[in-house]
Amino acid sequence: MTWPFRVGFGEDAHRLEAGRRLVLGGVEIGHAELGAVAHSDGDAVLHVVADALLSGLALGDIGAYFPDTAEQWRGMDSRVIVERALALVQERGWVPVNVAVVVTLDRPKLGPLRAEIARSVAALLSLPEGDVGVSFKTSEGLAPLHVQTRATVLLARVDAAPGVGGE
Ligand SMILES: Nc1ccn([C@@H]2O[C@H](COP(=O)(O)O)[C@@H](O)[C@H]2O)c(=O)n1
Ligand SMILES: C[C@@]1(CO)OP(=O)(O)OP(=O)(O)OC[C@H]1O
Repeated sequence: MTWPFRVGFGEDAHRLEAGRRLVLGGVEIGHAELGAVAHSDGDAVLHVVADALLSGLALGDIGAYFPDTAEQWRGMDSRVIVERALALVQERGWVPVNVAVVVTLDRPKLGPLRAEIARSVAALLSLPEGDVGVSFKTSEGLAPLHVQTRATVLLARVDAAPGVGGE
């Protein structure tokens, strides 16, 4: 028997620099002094959510679908990356159940934006806000020019979901 659940995990990091945007989970962090150096919009939260979705079904990583050598993806909105990863998962008969994200960033404090970021990620995945956990950590000054993100996602086979033929 194949289990109707799979776990996915993603990890990402971007260097921080003045004069760049900082976007996390689809939310513009307007008061950030430093932003992400990236080929896309540098949204390190959405990158790990997409990688976690893909890794749960062993579908590779976002670089395989959106190479950072392709001019067409320069400055792209990372919501497109999550939409693609979600579609690949759904096409195979799976859905995300819940997501846990950790953001390691020294400044600025993101606590006041936790609910907005959770809502934004949840909306992209068609999940209730309460199914997206968002944690913030500092690097304790060890990596002030760096944003690091990690995410896990639980995937369930649609035919095992409550009310869709499962218990
Ligand atoms: N960018 C950040 C980083 C952390 N927080 C919050 O600060 C608290 C302490 O973080 P430590 O890394 O020192 O454990 C914790 O409650 C984080 O939620 C934040 O808001 N923004
Ligand atoms: C998103 C992509 C593509 O624009 O580029 P970046 O924004 O640099 O992000 P990264 O997480 O390094 O890798 C995935 C890339 O292919």
